[in-house]
Amino acid sequence: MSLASKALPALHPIKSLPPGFKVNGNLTRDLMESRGDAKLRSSCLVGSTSPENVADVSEESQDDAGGTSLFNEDIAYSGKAVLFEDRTSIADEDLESVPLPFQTISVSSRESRWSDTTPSVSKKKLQSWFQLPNGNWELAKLIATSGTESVISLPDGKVLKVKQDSLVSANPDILDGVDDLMQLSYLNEPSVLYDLQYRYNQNMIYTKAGPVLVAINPFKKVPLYGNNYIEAYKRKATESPHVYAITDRAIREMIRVIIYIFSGESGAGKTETAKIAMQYLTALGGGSGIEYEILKTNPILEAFGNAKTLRNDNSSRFGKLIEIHFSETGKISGANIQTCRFSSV
Ligand SMILES: Nc1ncnc2c1ncn2[C@@H]1O[C@H](COP(=O)(O)OP(=O)(O)OP(=O)(O)O)[C@@H](O)[C@H]1O
Repeated sequence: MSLASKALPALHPIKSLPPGFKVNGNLTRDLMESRGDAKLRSSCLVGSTSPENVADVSEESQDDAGGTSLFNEDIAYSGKAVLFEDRTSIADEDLESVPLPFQTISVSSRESRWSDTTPSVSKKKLQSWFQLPNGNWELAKLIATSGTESVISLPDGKVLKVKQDSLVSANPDILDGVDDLMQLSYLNEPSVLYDLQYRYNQNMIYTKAGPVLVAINPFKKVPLYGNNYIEAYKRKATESPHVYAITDRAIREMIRVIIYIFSGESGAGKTETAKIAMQYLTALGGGSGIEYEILKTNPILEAFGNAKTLRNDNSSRFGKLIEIHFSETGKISGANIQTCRFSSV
């Protein structure tokens, strides 16, 4: 199935890192070089210091004598392909019960889902990512493998014979929509794109990549901001990845200096994300009134320094280094904003 068309099951965060957890590749490079859905290319990284006609593959159906190798029970975390159980699509579930981005999943539900992975070979199929000539990734089902070649079936029913090394490991369904990319057993381009898209389709535009926050520009209003959310993150009522969460952690742990680095291509959402972080900082450290003055500098600076470009209607034409000073009691006492010009357009 393609990244764009995969049905959306409800979110199933995982309990903990699976045994044999490993990381392959370079996230930043993968994200930057990714070629998935166009919207997924608009990602902003924030850091702070602080299936049809597919034959079921079962052990019984494989024939060693015929040169077809078998996939063993441990392959999910150790091999090229993974075993998975049939997933329930969102269409099969009660839409009302789909969790909001804000909700957390109880440990018991996570555990029962986790224990569902108990081997049941007859129910399992094999799948890997396969990149089509047009760059799209498809979740291919493995029918057979022999030597360096595999026979795969694509969601549109096509059956192809491909080189085994052209297949990219897919993660088990249990890892669908994890809120930290580091939890993926296989950290590769299609798996990262799939996770980000899975979450994005449920308005969860923020995903952690270890200490880094990945923000997908929604290009629309998403119900993730405002006083209720600020309050919830202040009270630690949710652990969903968010600029508020990373800001909250930074401000509580600092508490001397917080440095945010917003990186991403033009139009990725750096400026907006920085403003959201400032909104949280001012909500936490407000009281003197100066916080409103700091926030009001944004439209003034943008009026002088932003311009419409092909990529962004409100593109910053200068860089900003914003210092917000806090008193010992944790209240905002002042700010200093330095601007610098970009050397190239
Ligand atoms: N969190 C968000 N929610 C809704 N819309 C957003 C969000 N982030 C960005 N956008 C939309 O994307 C547009 C571009 O974002 P922004 O100006 O922050 O990009 P940028 O990375 O700073 O670009 P540049 O480098 O060109 O200045 C915004 O004007 C806004 O319409």
